[in-house]
Amino acid sequence: MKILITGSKSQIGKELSQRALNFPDWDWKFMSKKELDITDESKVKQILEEFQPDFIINCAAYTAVDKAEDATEIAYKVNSEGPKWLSAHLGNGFLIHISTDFVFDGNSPIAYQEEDGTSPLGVYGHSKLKGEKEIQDKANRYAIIRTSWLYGEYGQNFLKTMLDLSKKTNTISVVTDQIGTPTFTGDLAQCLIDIVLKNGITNGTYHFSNEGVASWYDFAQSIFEYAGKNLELKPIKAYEYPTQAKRPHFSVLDKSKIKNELGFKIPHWRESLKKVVVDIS
Ligand SMILES: NC(=O)C1=CN([C@@H]2O[C@H](COP(=O)(O)OP(=O)(O)OC[C@H]3O[C@@H](n4cnc5c(N)ncnc54)[C@H](OP(=O)(O)O)[C@@H]3O)[C@@H](O)[C@H]2O)C=CC1
Ligand SMILES: Cc1cn([C@H]2C[C@H](O)[C@@H](COP(=O)(O)OP(=O)(O)O[C@H]3O[C@@H](C)C(=O)[C@@H](O)[C@H]3O)O2)c(=O)[nH]c1=O
Repeated sequence: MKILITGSKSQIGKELSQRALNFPDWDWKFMSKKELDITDESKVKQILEEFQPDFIINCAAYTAVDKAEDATEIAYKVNSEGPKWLSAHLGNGFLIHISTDFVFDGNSPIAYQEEDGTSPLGVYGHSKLKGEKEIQDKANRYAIIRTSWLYGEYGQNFLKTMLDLSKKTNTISVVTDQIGTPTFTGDLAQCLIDIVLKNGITNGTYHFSNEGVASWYDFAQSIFEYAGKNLELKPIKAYEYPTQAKRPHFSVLDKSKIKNELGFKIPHWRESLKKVVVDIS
């Protein structure tokens, strides 16, 4: 089995590189942005012709939600054009692509299903949605895995930001009116590997996050509880924490489709968070 990981220095790429150790018989190729810029069509074509992967797990993305509002060109290049080149040159290999809850506007009263209408609020979400469409148009075999609020041991994420802030201040304000589900990169990595183990799944879009529902405030509160940090956590509304990009007020994902396809149980977000916080503290 030949597996190419693009954007290998991402949170999820690093998590996959740990899990790759459990599959020493597979031929893993981890490529960072320096080694493979997915916006460079001729390089993508060359690497795919040489390596002939059975699977690509595309972890490369422009993920700076606020900066994307100004850096429109690069956000679209990485999040839309990159997936287009991977799809166009993969032949009969299987593309596993990661997308986001930010393709939704947050107006749904219930958890989002895969076929629900999309309406991103910002450039990041728009560019990721365009990437999904490129894949649907051009890839022969693919799964688009939409996930949300990724955190883990590697890279930068909300967990790390909260722990860093707690070293500098005794009072932290966090929004209560954005509701979603934190997702541990280790659980997502396991889901991606399960897809490879099944030799691919039915072409389409799937939702994956941990189980449960949280606001960013709930997420922060649990982080500090599990880390044994005693500080003042102030609940605020999103308008009191102005950001360049608008974020959905609600982006809980319904995971029935992937659970049926893969037949697995997904841990509750608190269960995974507790383990991660204990591991990194
Ligand atoms: N983070 C989150 O909360 C969520 C993320 N997702 C999606 O999950 C995926 C992985 O996210 P995450 O692990 O957080 O990613 P990170 O932000 O941790 O990493 C993204 C990686 O992509 C690399 N990259 C940027 N541009 C290119 C390029 N042109 N060619 C190749 N590599 C490039 C970056 O390199 P460099 O750092 O050198 O620029 C970086 O290593 C993305 O598709 C993201 O949209 C979905 C939902 C939530
Ligand atoms: C740091 C901080 C953030 N917040 C708020 C701002 C925002 O509404 C929310 C999350 O902030 P962040 O900037 O850490 O996370 P953000 O970049 O919005 O996270 C998103 O990233 C992209 C890539 C995705 O795909 C999404 O699923 C989601 O994970 O928390 C506070 O209320 N207080 C704080 O001290």
